[in-house]
Amino acid sequence: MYRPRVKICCISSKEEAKMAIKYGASALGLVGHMPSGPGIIDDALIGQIAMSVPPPIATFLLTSETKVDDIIRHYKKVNTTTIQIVDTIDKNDYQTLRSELPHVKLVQVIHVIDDKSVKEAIEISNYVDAILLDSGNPNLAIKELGGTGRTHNWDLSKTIRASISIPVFLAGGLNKDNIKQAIAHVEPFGVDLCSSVRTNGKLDESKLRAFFEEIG
Ligand SMILES: O=C(O)c1ccccc1N[C@@H]1O[C@H](COP(=O)(O)O)[C@@H](O)[C@H]1O
Repeated sequence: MYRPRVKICCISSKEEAKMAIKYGASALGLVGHMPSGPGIIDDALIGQIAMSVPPPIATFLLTSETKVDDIIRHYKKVNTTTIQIVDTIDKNDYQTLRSELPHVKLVQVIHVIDDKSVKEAIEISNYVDAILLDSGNPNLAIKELGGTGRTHNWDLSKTIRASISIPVFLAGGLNKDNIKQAIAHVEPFGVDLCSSVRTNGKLDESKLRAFFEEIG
């Protein structure tokens, strides 16, 4: 089995960043203000952690902003390599982000719910550098935009991965017990996880080690 890239999300300190890199993470997720979720930290800390991370490790700012000016403002406080947009934005705004932040990679989250998610992913793949397939429900009164610890319908994720030509990250409830099955089924470019490698909100070295041992 091939080994996809691994993104460890919800990094909350420079020490956690170092630990995730030591075990083999290619990318780190830094969660900005969200309506819900376990991984939120403040922007000043995101900036400090991002600055401490050496190349070629990527740093992803997770932003829930939906207006292009607010996304740019958020980004400029933290200076990550990548912006992970976790909510829906206007299609025209991708072009604005490209011209205002030409050196920054754009990743759009698609919450995999039903066939409409497939259509949405295919369309948005024309505007961004990668698609990240996660569990969640942006239609709830308090939006659930990720960090759920739940898996979703991997058949839909597999269809999306096979239908688009840009890299696809798979997220949502991935852990050492289901990761091999997830990779074999969806064949993503990368996998992304938060809850399963934490204990009481902190990155747990033994869980992280066990995950990387399993993935190989
Ligand atoms: O973790 C959060 O707080 C969060 C909040 C809002 C959007 C995304 C969030 N995290 C992302 O969710 C995926 C999946 O998490 P899990 O493994 O199911 O717990 C995680 O990789 C982050 O990218």
